[in-house]
Amino acid sequence: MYKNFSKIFKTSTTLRNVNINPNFLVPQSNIVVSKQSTWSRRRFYSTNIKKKENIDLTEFSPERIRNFCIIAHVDHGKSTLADRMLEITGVIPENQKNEQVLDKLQVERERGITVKAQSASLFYSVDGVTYLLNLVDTPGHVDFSYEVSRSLSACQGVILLVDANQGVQAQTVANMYLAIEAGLEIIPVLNKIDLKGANPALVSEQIQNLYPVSDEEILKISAKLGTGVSDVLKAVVKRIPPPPSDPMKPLKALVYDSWFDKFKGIICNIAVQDGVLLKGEKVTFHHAQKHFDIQEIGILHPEQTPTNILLSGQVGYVTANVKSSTGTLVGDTMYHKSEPVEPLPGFRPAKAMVFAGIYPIDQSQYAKLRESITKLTFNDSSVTVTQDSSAALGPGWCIGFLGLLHMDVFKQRLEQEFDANVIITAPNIPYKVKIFGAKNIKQYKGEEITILNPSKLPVQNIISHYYEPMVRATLIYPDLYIGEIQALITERRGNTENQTYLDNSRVIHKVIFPLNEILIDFFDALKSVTKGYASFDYEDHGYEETSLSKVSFTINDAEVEEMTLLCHTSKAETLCRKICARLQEAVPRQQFRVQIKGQVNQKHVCTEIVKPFRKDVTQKLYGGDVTRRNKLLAKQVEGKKKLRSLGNIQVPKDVFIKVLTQK
Ligand SMILES: Nc1nc2c(ncn2[C@@H]2O[C@H](COP(=O)(O)OP(=O)(O)OP(=O)(O)O)[C@@H](O)[C@H]2O)c(=O)[nH]1
Repeated sequence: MYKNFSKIFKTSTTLRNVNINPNFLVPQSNIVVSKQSTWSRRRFYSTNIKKKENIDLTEFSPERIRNFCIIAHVDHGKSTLADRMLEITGVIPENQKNEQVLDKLQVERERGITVKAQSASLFYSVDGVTYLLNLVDTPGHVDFSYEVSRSLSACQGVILLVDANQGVQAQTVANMYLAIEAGLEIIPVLNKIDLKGANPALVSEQIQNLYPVSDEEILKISAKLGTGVSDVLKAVVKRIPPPPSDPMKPLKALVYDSWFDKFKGIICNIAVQDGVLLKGEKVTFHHAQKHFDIQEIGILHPEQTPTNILLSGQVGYVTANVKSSTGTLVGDTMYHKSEPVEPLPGFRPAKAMVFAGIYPIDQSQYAKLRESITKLTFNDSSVTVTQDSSAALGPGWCIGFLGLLHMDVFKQRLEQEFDANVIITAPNIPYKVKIFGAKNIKQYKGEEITILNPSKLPVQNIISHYYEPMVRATLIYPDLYIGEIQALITERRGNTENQTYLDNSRVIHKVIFPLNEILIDFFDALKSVTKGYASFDYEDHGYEETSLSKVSFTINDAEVEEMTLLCHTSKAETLCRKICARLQEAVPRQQFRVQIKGQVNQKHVCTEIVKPFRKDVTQKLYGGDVTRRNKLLAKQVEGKKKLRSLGNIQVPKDVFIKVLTQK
């Protein structure tokens, strides 16, 4: 509770210009509510959402705030647990069929996965004291791990949710280490104990092998049925520390997420570390060096609910009429314009694992697509965007993603949320090459260059070394399959780094792989050799020297730049033949013969033919002179020649992706 409010507000230099609801300045006397009043409080907040009345945040000093994330492997029940928490705290009615309420995006609903971390503020009473809980539901898939690591920065603790049927999986381990690195309190929770196959004792043992925690400290719940969820909320209050915030210090807030709203401009999610922020105040974003007036400020409950104020330790949103041209704000520090402070560390930039070109189908849509990509990147700060151009597709962008699912979701969001119609080229990974005597070759500033687009590989006789990106993968599987997994690792050029047991039958295996070998179909191969009992996660592991070959294709003698790729020399010829055959299936039949050729390092390897349609140009003739018929056929041949010379091949827009990512 803020006892000396007037003192705090005196530190807020711009306060005098702001018209504040006087209630904010008067700390309420009924902060400690009796147990009996919990229910009515819940009702109060539940009706509050509908009416969007003011919520008095001045009641909640840091000791009464808990900021936490739910982290887990894919499908272990994070969003379901979030639903139950929203119900118990009265944010959503209990009697409705609530399913993954925080998965708000169309793509999330359609795919049944979380791709975007979502925050929600809840009010919950324990022992007669009401707490403000800020919950972040995070994605489980490795391609969205940047969402997890950013969300952790706004929290002091995590709920590590583990499916009591499946046990600890690769992303459980990866996310747990993220939380340990961030120094957060971990509350392990076993979910799905209602399932017949659940084995809480074994899974509890697996967790204890990873992290020093006693069995009593591991909670056992069913998020689906609601069993034990109140205990989780109580544990959040009791075990997660309050934010280490100081209301007396000048304002310092971390922007940990953002999105674009067509009416309000950019909306930022902020975690206020120190000080107090009020509606109408002038703020500066440290790195962007931009100044704005706060227009709206509030909490996500889970919808935007204006509160006119956010105090130290609290998490909420602000709008300030920030235009899309401002550039990214995620990771930036916000402070009062008149009181600059040392910025917070921000975030390590996301490291793109794959790159693909994105082009408008119709070049007249270029400016609109540029705007859409910019707006989407406010909500997905893990992509890297650079301008690019292709001979066939015109100007576009080369975009870096964290994986293929991320790439697919980004494209789907562009289409669904921005009505964009795009061509996306095949994904490439960032190789590096070293150039002979690079200092003498003007266009190369350094001697090592990164190749994001294989068609732009320098001529090979000036390349002295090739390097490929590596990953450290974590595989978790029953020891029954050790032999099959070893064979798969060898086939994919992997090297075992470490292999231990998670319990008495499950192996946790660390392997260094070339990224190229695991990017496309590795997980499917893994699932197939282990009958679905394996899980897999990976992280960046730098570069290693390798031997690469360039595989390229021509269609009717015109090079298809978008299909050019680099791969390990030992696999180049087989891959070239495979892709050439897939191309033959993917290119629709034309009115003329289409010849597809595959080359490795410019040497011809294979040819495939797509047979032409033969349109019956003589159909309309009923008998008559044979010379008339021949004349029509000759005219058809001439027409076809013209088309062929133009290389005029119409291919479906997703042909590049289909051909190169097919299993
Ligand atoms: N039987 C049972 N099923 C559950 C329980 N909790 C979640 N589920 C089911 O598990 C599936 C995945 O649940 P989600 O809540 O979407 O899992 P998630 O971890 O949020 O998934 P991602 O965000 O995509 O990683 C859904 O079909 C849920 O209904 C539980 O306690 N018991």
